[in-house]
Amino acid sequence: MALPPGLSYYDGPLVETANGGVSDWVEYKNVKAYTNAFVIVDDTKVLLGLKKRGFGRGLWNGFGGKVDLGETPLQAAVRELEEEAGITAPLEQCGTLFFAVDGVEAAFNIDVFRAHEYTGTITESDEMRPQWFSIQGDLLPPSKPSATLDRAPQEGIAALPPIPLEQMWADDEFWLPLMFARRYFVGRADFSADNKMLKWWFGAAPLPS
Ligand SMILES: Nc1ncnc2c1[nH]c(=O)n2[C@H]1C[C@H](O)[C@@H](COP(=O)(O)OP(=O)(O)OP(=O)(O)O)O1
Repeated sequence: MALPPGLSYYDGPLVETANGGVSDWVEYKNVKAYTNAFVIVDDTKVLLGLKKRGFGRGLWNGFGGKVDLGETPLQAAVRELEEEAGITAPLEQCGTLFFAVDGVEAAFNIDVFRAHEYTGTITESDEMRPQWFSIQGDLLPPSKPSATLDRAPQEGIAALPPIPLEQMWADDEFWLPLMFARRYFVGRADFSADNKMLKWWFGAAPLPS
């Protein structure tokens, strides 16, 4: 399967899960490394942060930012989660995303991490306002994901708001369900200068037969 430019180094087994948009990928000159981290508890609730400033202001997202010189992506993800939400978590990489924006020289390579537990007190930072959301409806793992929901959701989950997809990056709906289903995913989405999604492709590790 031919992967989009920017992801072609990936050589693990993949099945396509989504694609669409215009015919050509956006051109870029260089690539910057970012991270994005999610804490998912009991497969039923996820911690998101409302971006309070800068790029993506007003959108809910995982916690993350640039990988600093000399850091591994995992080190950067752990640091950003601590800086932005005040917590530490045993993060594991669960996917890779690639974004290009029309007219912007640098594309974003985002290593995505998740953890199923954390330590510390969730704390609002200058950059992010953290909040729990319930994983509901189409975002729930399918009935036979590699890890199934084999227990009743925790009490109180129903009282949480559902994930606010309408106030998140447009690409998130394509890969959040894969992350919640514990399937490794890769994907690319390109955006116009005013943040409209122009073209996208997503793939995931095949389900065990
Ligand atoms: N389209 C899309 N979908 C999902 N997530 C993202 C995007 N574009 C993005 O940039 N992101 C993610 C990647 C990162 O987790 C954040 C952006 O990080 P941010 O903190 O805004 O970056 P900087 O301010 O440049 O970096 P630091 O100063 O925090 O290191 O959004």
